[in-house]
Amino acid sequence: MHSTLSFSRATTVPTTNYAFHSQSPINLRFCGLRREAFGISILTRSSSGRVRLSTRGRSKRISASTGNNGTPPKSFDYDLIIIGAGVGGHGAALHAVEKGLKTAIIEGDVVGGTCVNRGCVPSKALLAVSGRMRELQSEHHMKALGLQVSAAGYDRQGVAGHANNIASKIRSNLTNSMKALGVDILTGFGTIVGPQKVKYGKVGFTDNVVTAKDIIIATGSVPFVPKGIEVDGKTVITSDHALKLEFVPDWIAIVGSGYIGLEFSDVYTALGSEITPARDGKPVIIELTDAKTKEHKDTLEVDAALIATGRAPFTNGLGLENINVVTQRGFVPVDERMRVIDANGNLVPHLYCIGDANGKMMLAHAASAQGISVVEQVTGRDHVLNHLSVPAACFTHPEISMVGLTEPQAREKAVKEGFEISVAKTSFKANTKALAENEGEGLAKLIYRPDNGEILGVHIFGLHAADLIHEASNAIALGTRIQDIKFAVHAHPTLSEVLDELFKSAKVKAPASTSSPISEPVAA
Ligand SMILES: Cc1cc2nc3c(=O)[nH]c(=O)nc-3n(C[C@H](O)[C@H](O)[C@H](O)COP(=O)(O)OP(=O)(O)OC[C@H]3O[C@@H](n4cnc5c(N)ncnc54)[C@H](O)[C@@H]3O)c2cc1C
Ligand SMILES: NC(=O)c1ccc[n+]([C@@H]2O[C@H](COP(=O)([O-])OP(=O)(O)OC[C@H]3O[C@@H](n4cnc5c(N)ncnc54)[C@H](O)[C@@H]3O)[C@@H](O)[C@H]2O)c1
Repeated sequence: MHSTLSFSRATTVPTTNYAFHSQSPINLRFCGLRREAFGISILTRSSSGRVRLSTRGRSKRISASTGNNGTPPKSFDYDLIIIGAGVGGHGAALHAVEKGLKTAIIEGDVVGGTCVNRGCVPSKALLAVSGRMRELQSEHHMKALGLQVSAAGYDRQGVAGHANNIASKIRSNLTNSMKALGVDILTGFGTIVGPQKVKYGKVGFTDNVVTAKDIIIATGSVPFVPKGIEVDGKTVITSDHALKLEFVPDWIAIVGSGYIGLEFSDVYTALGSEITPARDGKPVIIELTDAKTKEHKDTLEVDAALIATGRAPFTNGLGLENINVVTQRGFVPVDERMRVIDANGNLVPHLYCIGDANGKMMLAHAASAQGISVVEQVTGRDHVLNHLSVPAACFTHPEISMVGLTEPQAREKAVKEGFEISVAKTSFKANTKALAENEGEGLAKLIYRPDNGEILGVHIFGLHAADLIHEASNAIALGTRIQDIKFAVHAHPTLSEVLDELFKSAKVKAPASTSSPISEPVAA
């Protein structure tokens, strides 16, 4: 039986062998991941169609209001109730307990949410396998290291089991950590029934009502499937199905070349799939249409299609209408402190939304950091998370990581605010550790202000880029300037010297600060 997919948007299909090409910056940009920063493009059939799931700009002035959605309770069962026990909810819960808050977390499915059960954790387990397969299959690479491997193979069930086991293990770690700290885990679907009041329970059965001084919505997201595509879980799948690795199709089309598209093309190509072009007579037919002209471009016939076209917030049934909150394309509107904004533009007292459900930055660590930021606020310390200091990484081979602005974004900001920017680049080619690993392909790029040494953005493409980015993200978070960080000492030989060289190569006019935390204070 044929499933027919029709796309009104251009389909972005990573090519066989997952080719990256250096060329001039292009306009393919997706949530958090910025390929144009490197001038890297993914070969596409058409690059004109794209979807951005992001929060909208809000210019309305925000003021606190009590609203008229019922009477707030006079005393509370909890200091804090979190709806959703994903990584965002978990991070908030642990920090709340540390701050002495009586905390409950409501979970309608399994603890760990997307990241642990259907996201970061199982996908990174699959990518760990694909990385090794890729290495073992590369005769050239093995030869360069003087190694001989007769044949690299894998057992599909074994690989799937590895991903599943690690998800179960981390799920129980998360559950145990919350239980051990005294977080009440309340099982059932949570709905806000009024200010500071939530009911939870199995849908259609008796509801329990609990109250809290503050409530955090952390209900996450689900795969977004464009209209006209029917997901059957077998031939047309989302990441939820793909992570189970129930089969490795010979020919698969991956629709969308964002994080999921890239990471799964790495997995499937390493495990032997062909990622388009497809042969004839296959069960899934994909019509490729130019997003602008609607002109038919091509027809693909493949064994399977992975729909990786973004994620939609999961906010249905949350009862937001009971507190006069209207979602925007499903996302809960929040201000920079994650405080929920009602339909009139006023803040809903004591209500916050973190993680994928607010759409600010759909990453696990961003969800958790937002949760921690909210707990800081409700326990008396004002805190605004600087999202420009939150790193992001795509765990392909090689990895891609980034923090802060892209070069085009930095240039736009520079024009608006009237300052100059400079760009420095270093390569992995001269790095001893990278060469020892025979992994010299890679580069790092720094976008900065030459006048005061402010780091505006760092982008890395190469071995362990996801780990290397943290020196830059910590520097941005702490406000450390290049003229100071360039004196920090890095162990030799390590990949971290790529960043050392990057900072040292920047030409900053401002002198190093005399109170730099990196230098020993000199007695007067
Ligand atoms: C394939 C894949 C790979 C990914 N890899 C990475 C990665 O490597 N790094 C990274 O940073 N991010 C990654 N992400 C993104 C990451 O998973 C999400 O950003 C993160 O899970 C968001 O956390 P959250 O707490 O907001 O929501 P979720 O993790 O989605 O958790 C929400 C929880 O709320 C529960 N819930 C929802 N509604 C209710 C309700 N009304 N009542 C009770 N419970 C409710 C859900 O059951 C769920 O458990 C990946 C995502 C996918 C799909
Ligand atoms: N390593 C990580 O941190 C990681 C890994 C996986 C997922 N995630 C998170 O999960 C979220 C979802 O990932 P994703 O890759 O699905 O989304 P994404 O937003 O990163 O990419 C979706 C891509 O699909 C394209 N697209 C949308 N509709 C299309 C259509 N009809 N035809 C062709 N292309 C279309 C978009 O242009 C975009 O490039 C991301 O926002 C990311 O934050 C993170």
